Amino acid sequence: ITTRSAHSLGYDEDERVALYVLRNIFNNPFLNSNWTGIHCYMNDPPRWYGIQCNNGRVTGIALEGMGLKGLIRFNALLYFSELSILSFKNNALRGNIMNFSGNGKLAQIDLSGNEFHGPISESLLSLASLASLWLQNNNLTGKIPEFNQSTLISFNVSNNNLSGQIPLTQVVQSFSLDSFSGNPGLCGPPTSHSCENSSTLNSVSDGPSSSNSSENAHHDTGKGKGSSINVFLILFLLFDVVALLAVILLFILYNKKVKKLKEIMNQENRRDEEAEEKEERSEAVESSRVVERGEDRGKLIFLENSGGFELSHLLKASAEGLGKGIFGNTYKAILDNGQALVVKRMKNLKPMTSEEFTRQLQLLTNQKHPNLISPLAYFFSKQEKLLIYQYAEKGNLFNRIHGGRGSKERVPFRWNSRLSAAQGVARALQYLHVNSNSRTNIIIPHGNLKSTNVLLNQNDVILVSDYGLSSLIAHPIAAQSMVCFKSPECQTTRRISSKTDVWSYGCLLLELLSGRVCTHAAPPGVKGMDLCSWVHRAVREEWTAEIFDPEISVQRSAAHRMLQLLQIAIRCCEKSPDKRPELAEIAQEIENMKVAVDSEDDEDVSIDQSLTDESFSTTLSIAAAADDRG
Ligand SMILES: Nc1ncnc2c1ncn2[C@@H]1O[C@H](COP(=O)(O)OP(=O)(O)OP(=O)(O)O)[C@@H](O)[C@H]1O
Repeated sequence: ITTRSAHSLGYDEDERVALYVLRNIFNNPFLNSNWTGIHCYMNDPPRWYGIQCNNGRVTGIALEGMGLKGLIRFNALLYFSELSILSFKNNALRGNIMNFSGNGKLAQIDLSGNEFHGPISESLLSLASLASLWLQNNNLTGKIPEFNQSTLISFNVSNNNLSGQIPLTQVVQSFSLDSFSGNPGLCGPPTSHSCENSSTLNSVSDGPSSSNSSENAHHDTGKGKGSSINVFLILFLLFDVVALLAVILLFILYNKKVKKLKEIMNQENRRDEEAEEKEERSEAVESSRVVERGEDRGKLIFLENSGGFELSHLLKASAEGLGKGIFGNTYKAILDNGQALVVKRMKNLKPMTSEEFTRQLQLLTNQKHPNLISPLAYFFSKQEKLLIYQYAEKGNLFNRIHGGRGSKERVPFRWNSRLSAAQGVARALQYLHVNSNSRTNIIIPHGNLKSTNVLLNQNDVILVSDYGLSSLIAHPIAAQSMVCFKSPECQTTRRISSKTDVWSYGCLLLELLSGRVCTHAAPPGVKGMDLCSWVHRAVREEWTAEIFDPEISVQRSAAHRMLQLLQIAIRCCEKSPDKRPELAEIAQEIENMKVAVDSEDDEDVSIDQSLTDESFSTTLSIAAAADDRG
């Protein structure tokens, strides 16, 4: 097939040949049988395992833990100019780190847990979008290149044989010691080893003292020589002043340039977002036309008693965008009969057959609990994968906590309602962890618990959504976007469990108690904070009264319960998963609190009697002492 005819078919022949070269190197039976035919057509989902595509171009190669062996050639990836995700994590691949100069869009590289050797390729410095670079557990040698891309937020070169000074660039220095550990030859900050070859530095710092000693010597030899030293000193000072002025000037120029660059980047980002939105919209229209014309032979499969709608109704429904999540865009569709549904267009999926997809969804829809919202139906075809849910009329918990603050429209979200939300979520998670599969013993962690995935229906019933979807999503995307992968244990082991959900639940409780946005769960464009670290600091530094959202801290009678819930949240946030409580235990504690709270006056609001640091510390220490005794 020529490059031109491949183009007319909607894929890139050079990329396909480059993938075949990789396949021959790996010589892996599964890939040998799976990587055949065309890897991806224009607008179609990828057909080869581990390959992600967009518009017929390869955008991701993720082959993790497959026992792949072989010598990767230096220029193996040069043809993939659209590549943004590369992961060969945990295989046994050899060779030098590749030349990435042809992969300008690469954002995530994970080559950890292989046998790569030689230096870290300087071509990585040219990757302007590089966000994560994981090279740990290889045999790399030489110096760490001077990374200074501001995009780089995750970096690990631990357990190699790297040596020399760790670059002093702001970006490299922003990573903790863990990112460099296990390289005995590395020196300089953040390690505690000073660099051997600091002799130049010493000689520079020796300068003034040696000039001092010569100055002393000159003092002894008479006045003439003393005045030449004065001239020398004046020249020296003048030189310093000029140098300082030059530095200030450069700094001003640099700042101006950075500001301009930022403006250009913002404009570019806005343009990209608009283009992406436009593309999504036209794609959605085109794909619904294809489905309508019957060219795409998928069908709507009902998992629940749907309320009697058909695919044709859905295609005719008016749609309104609700937002964009990990899987892609989510729409609210209103059928002709007025029924409101939510349609999720699933992208970024793992390559899987219709049967695998169905199996996974069946597993999820078998979970029946009043606080869980499971899909009503799904649509699976070559071109389109949709999940259809009932619409939760009162939106999500994120908007209930943070929406409309400071405006007249804001309806205060009081303590009793917040505790009900905490209770609903705890019940749903407990069900997933304990009851869901008592027959098969399979635990389904939620994996992506955050306030936008907690919904409220017309009657304010809590509905936890998007659970268990980590099994459907391509791993690199999951690792980048799902809440569970932000937990402390996932930073090191990248393994999730029910205790990872407990950590996410702790973050959610802190969001409920503080009214602050949690960074791990913030929707795009919203800034948040690491609430677990923040709350520990608050307790340590005794400005604890500030933890509580003023909307609830004025509720005098609830103070004690708020502290109880805060304690639960702090236990859930423990760094070590083993120290976190089980969800069943948490759910029971919250059940007990709720029984007590329901008998209290919810609207007992009194500013004078609000929580103070003093009352907080006293109650907290009493509660801690009670815990210790228990
Ligand atoms: N069944 C539903 N009823 C009402 N709103 C919903 C429903 N499902 C999702 N939403 C809302 O639609 C928006 C987009 O949802 P989506 O699940 O695509 O992304 P997300 O929840 O923000 O992120 P993620 O994909 O990580 O879960 C969110 O604000 C979410 O709360």
